[in-house]
Amino acid sequence: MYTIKEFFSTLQGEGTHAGRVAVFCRFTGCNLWSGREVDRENAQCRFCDTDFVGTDGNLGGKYQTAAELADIIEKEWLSMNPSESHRYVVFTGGEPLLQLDQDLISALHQKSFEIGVETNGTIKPPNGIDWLCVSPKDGTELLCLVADEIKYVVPQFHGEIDKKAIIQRLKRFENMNFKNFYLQPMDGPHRDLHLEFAIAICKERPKWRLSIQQHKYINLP
Ligand SMILES: C[S@@+](CC[C@H](N)C(=O)[O-])C[C@H]1O[C@@H](n2cnc3c(N)ncnc32)[C@H](O)[C@@H]1O
Ligand SMILES: Nc1nc2[nH]cc(C(=O)O)c2c(=O)[nH]1
Ligand code: SF4
Ligand SMILES: [Mg+2]
Repeated sequence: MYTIKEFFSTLQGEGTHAGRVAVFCRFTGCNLWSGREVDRENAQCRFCDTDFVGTDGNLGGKYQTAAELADIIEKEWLSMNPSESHRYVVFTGGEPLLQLDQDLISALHQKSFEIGVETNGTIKPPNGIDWLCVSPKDGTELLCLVADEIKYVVPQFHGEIDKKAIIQRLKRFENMNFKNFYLQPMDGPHRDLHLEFAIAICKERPKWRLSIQQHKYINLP
């Protein structure tokens, strides 16, 4: 069974595929935060910008089979664009690797979808993902050591202005097997400050490129 918060179609706003049309499937639940505000300050991940609790979003619910989910994703794609090609689905959450399995990957591949995944990197991914984005969270154990992109959020709490310490942390990732390296400014009340901070680090460590969450600037979901 799969528990889904919502489906929506939009442009991917982050990372290498920013600007690309995609159907997003957001799974309910995460292993690093309950999603409840009262638990945020003691969670392993405290800066989350997403509501992934429950099943109350567009077409959210509990689904028994991968085929049902694949049908919804295909319908969502066709409602936006009847074209047969360049089909793209992004599984996110919450933490998608708590639920994404081989059945669901096969069902989407059978419908000619490329499959993107956004993960916090603490769970080993199944085979067959076409684009894996790992976004490590400080203080957690990283188990996804190979990925198409790493997207590290900076800073991970407001007021963490020790650039040297952050760069030290980045150096560890630089030696890992990622194809693309991104810094994403932490959104929240101090987003613009964090944007400047991320740009400053990119200037010092040119291996890293800036990923702004462009959907938020153009009012897309
Ligand atoms: C909501 S998470 C869901 C997928 C997965 N749990 C993860 O953390 O990668 C999707 C992406 O948004 C990023 N993100 C979450 N909160 C953010 C914030 N306040 N500012 C910038 N990026 C954020 C995450 O780091 C991740 O790359
Ligand atoms: N447009 C858009 N792009 C995104 N890329 C990653 C997202 C996420 O929440 O995982 C996201 C999202 O929520 N919206
Ligand atoms: S790991 Fe991802 S979904 Fe979970 S709380 Fe952090 S950003 Fe949100
Ligand atoms: Mg988002």
